[in-house]
Amino acid sequence: MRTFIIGIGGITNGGKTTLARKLKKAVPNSMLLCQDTFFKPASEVEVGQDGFQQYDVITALDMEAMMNSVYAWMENIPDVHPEQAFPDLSVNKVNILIVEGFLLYNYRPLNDVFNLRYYLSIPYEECKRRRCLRIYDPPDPPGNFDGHVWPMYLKNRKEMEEKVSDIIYLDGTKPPEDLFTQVHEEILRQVQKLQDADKMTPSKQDIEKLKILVDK
Ligand SMILES: Nc1ncnc2c1ncn2[C@@H]1O[C@H](COP(=O)(O)OP(=O)(O)OP(=O)(O)O)[C@@H](O)[C@H]1O
Ligand SMILES: NC(=O)c1ccc[n+]([C@@H]2O[C@H](CO)[C@@H](O)[C@H]2O)c1
Repeated sequence: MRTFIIGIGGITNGGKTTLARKLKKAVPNSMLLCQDTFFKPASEVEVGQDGFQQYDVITALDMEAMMNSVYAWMENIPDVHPEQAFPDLSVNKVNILIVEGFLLYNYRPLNDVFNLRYYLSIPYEECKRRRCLRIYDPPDPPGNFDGHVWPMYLKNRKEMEEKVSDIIYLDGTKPPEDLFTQVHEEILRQVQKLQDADKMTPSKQDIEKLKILVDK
């Protein structure tokens, strides 16, 4: 039994949700976890020195609850049935978790669980254009993009780049199909590698089953 956890991180409106949903549909045995569902209620998001509610910082999110969801997924994935493990003596099912969000690599416990880290970027103008078409809950107050969202993006990104090195950067202005193909192919390649490795090293479970067969 194997798990494989992929981060689809990136700038606000970089296309994370679009890409992550397509991957979830295309990748067998995959689940999708979205960081945006862990925002604290508005009453708990403080107003900062910039005069805006601090939505674009890690403390706006209930990261403990998010980690509990990740751990619950790890613990609840179904066990492999013996008939699945045989006849090739490999436990070859890989369970995949796709995590999508704008602050995946700035929080150590979450950053640590990823096997593969992606980060979608788009330039300032495109980001502002896409963001202005969206309505959040609560909606962005006037001046929020330049006064809070963009400066916090720059700050968070700098911190991430200083701490985390193995991130694959994606150009979010590329066509969605191209982004999907690139990431999908890499996931399949890495999952295949895991399965091949499993075939060469029987798991403890397999060895126990072999012993039972030999004893018979
Ligand atoms: N590759 C792309 N090229 C052009 N537009 C895109 C692309 N991917 C997504 N979009 C558009 O950009 C907007 C934001 O996309 P999406 O919701 O996927 O981004 P996001 O990164 O999840 O945003 P956020 O998490 O900040 O809400 C949507 O209007 C979507 O249609
Ligand atoms: N989902 C929310 O509760 C919420 C509320 C206000 C603002 N946001 C924005 O979501 C983006 C991340 O996807 C951040 O840039 C937040 O500003 C989310």
